[in-house]
Amino acid sequence: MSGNTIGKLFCVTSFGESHGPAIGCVVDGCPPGMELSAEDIQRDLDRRKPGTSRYVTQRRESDTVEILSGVFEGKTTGTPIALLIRNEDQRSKDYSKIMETFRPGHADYVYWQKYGIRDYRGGGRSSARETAVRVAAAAIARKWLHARYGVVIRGFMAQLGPVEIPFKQWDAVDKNPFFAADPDLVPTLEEFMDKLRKSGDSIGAKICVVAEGVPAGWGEPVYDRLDAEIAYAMMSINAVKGVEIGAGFAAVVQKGTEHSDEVTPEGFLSNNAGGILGGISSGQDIVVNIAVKPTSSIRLGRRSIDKTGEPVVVETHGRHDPCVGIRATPIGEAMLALVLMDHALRHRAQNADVVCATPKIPAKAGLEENLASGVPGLQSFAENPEPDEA
Ligand SMILES: Cc1cc2nc3c(=O)[nH]c(=O)nc-3n(C[C@H](O)[C@H](O)[C@H](O)COP(=O)(O)O)c2cc1C
Repeated sequence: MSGNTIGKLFCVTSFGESHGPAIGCVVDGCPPGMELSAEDIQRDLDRRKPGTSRYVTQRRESDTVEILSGVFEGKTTGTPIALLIRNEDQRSKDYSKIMETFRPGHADYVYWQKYGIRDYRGGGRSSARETAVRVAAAAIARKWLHARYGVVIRGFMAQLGPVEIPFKQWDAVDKNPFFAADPDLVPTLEEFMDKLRKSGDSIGAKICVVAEGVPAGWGEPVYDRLDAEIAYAMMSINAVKGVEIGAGFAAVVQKGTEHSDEVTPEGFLSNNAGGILGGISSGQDIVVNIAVKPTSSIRLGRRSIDKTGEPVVVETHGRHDPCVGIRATPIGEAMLALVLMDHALRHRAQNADVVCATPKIPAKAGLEENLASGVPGLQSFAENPEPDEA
């Protein structure tokens, strides 16, 4: 295995480079009989595609998906589903300069050391262009998870550089180019990004992704813990440098009385666990935050070396995302969907006959209020039984 496949029962293998003729993937293990059309997948791809605002790369790709196999008369057949997206707007000459040098912060140097050959055009395989096919594959997972279990997976940008973007309302997220859940902050974000673009620099971001409706019991207790596999999947996204589940690093300063989520017959009283206990879903919302680093390809000169080891100053021109986090929200949602789909199938395979006499603790209401508290999933209902309308 050379690391191009994710999942055990719902397996996605991707292929393709940024400036090759196409990118694509094979999705193996989708249950048969689910209605599936290219439109189901296109919706999600359109949320990720480049060139949709002045705050992202101006590369123009329609990201039109073709389903090549695994669907017959509009339904999945249980056989591998091959998805193809043709690259349309490669501009490889922009990259001739980095053929001989290594961009600081990018994958150029390590690909060269590892393989001794690299397709430098547009970053080749290291480009986040590859993430389009993850979003396409995950659209299938999302449809099945929703139809079968009512699972809903959503995300938003929680921070852009120094600007915190507290959660306000889900319906704002798809109405601005940042995936911000607070429409009032959009002008601030625009101003910040306009200044940044002019300066030639780039910036990091934090994305929050949430899965609602996941039943208790998905996951594994040891190496393949649900939280471990979510972290693995999130860290597999280009430029992701950190993953937190629930309280995450805030747990360091919490006391046991603050962190552990008390249980009542009506539901959990808080969600510091982020919906996962012992590597297994608890039935609460799964709350994941990811840290996305600033774009490495910037116009400002940075010291590096060339292929002969001589010092150079690298300036990267061409079309780049000044904040790669801006387009990362649909990708984070996709990776969470792929992991949950895989674990749903694995749980069914082993535990479909398990009968548990204890009633399932109802999933508490109030996710939106918790998110609105500014620390996703952390605020205890007991402390704040009637949160303000945010
Ligand atoms: C949606 C998205 C878009 C990206 N666009 C760019 C880009 O335009 N320029 C760039 O240098 N890096 C971009 N990246 C990040 C690089 O792909 C990534 O930093 C590089 O592969 C090195 O890998 P690493 O950051 O994971 O170590 C993007 C990442 C994502 C998630």
